[in-house]
Amino acid sequence: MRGIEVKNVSKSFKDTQALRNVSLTFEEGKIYGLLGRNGAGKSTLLNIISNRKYPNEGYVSVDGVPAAENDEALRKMFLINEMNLYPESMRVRDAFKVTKTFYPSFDEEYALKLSEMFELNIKKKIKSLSTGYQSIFRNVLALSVNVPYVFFDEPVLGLDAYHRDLFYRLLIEKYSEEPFTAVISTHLIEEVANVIEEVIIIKKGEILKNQSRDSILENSCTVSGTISQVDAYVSSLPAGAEVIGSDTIGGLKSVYICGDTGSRMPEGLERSAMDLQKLFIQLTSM
Ligand SMILES: Nc1ncnc2c1ncn2[C@@H]1O[C@H](COP(=O)(O)OP(=O)(O)OP(=O)(O)O)[C@@H](O)[C@H]1O
Repeated sequence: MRGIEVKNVSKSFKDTQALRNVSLTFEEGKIYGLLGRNGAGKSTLLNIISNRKYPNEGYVSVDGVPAAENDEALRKMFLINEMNLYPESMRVRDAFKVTKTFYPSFDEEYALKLSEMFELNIKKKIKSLSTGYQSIFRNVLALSVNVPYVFFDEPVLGLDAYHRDLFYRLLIEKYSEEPFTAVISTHLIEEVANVIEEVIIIKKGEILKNQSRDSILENSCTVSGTISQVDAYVSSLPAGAEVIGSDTIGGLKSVYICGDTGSRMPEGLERSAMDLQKLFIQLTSM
């Protein structure tokens, strides 16, 4: 089987259960958004996938091979996150060379080109880079490494709007030239909504949604009207529709619905599309 399979993974830290029986598949050549509130378990999941942390239960396999026991499987993956794997006194230019020794597919020339585009000073020591440039450094590595599975944990942390836009553009350009699996864990959902194809929403260590962005959005809506009209509509919804939240302002009410509401829309009620950020907030609010 191609792709990364996460099977029944659980992880606890003392009295905190960070992941509960998580099962997921990351298919080849797709861009995933891993979305969850602070402390939801995103980083723990990515660290377990890339073998930097060990699960209490469950396993991860890469293209059918258990990742934990196999260097070849591990080298098909690259994770960028705040854990800096390079000696802090190392210069950016030297870090590129070191990466090349671990990942022969790393394209140094491309990394140098990206450094110029981001104005990353390759002569600087990694520890002397600003927060934003630490992220840029990691993104340059991840975009140049050319392995099948790349995990970006908060890739735009500290980046200004120009650099965030540049990062997303380069990611899409790279992906269009040669598709790879990119998993982006982020809080900035509005920005990433147009980049990702698949959405994974994690809440308190459990997977709430794992679906394509388009099908999630097609199957969710907002319905607004007077409180009594909306309440009557909600009580007549078919079993496949789930109200995931509501807002009331004055005498008006909006409900947020996932699933099939059927085609009936009573007069006086307004139905509109829900965006990914709104859906995320409603699903993860409690
Ligand atoms: N080394 C650790 N020791 C103790 N608890 C930990 C450790 N690492 C993670 N946790 C806990 O596990 C839970 C999940 O943390 P994790 O960092 O995976 O969340 P996250 O979704 O990446 O959060 P954020 O978006 O805030 O970075 C949290 O409650 C966190 O406090």
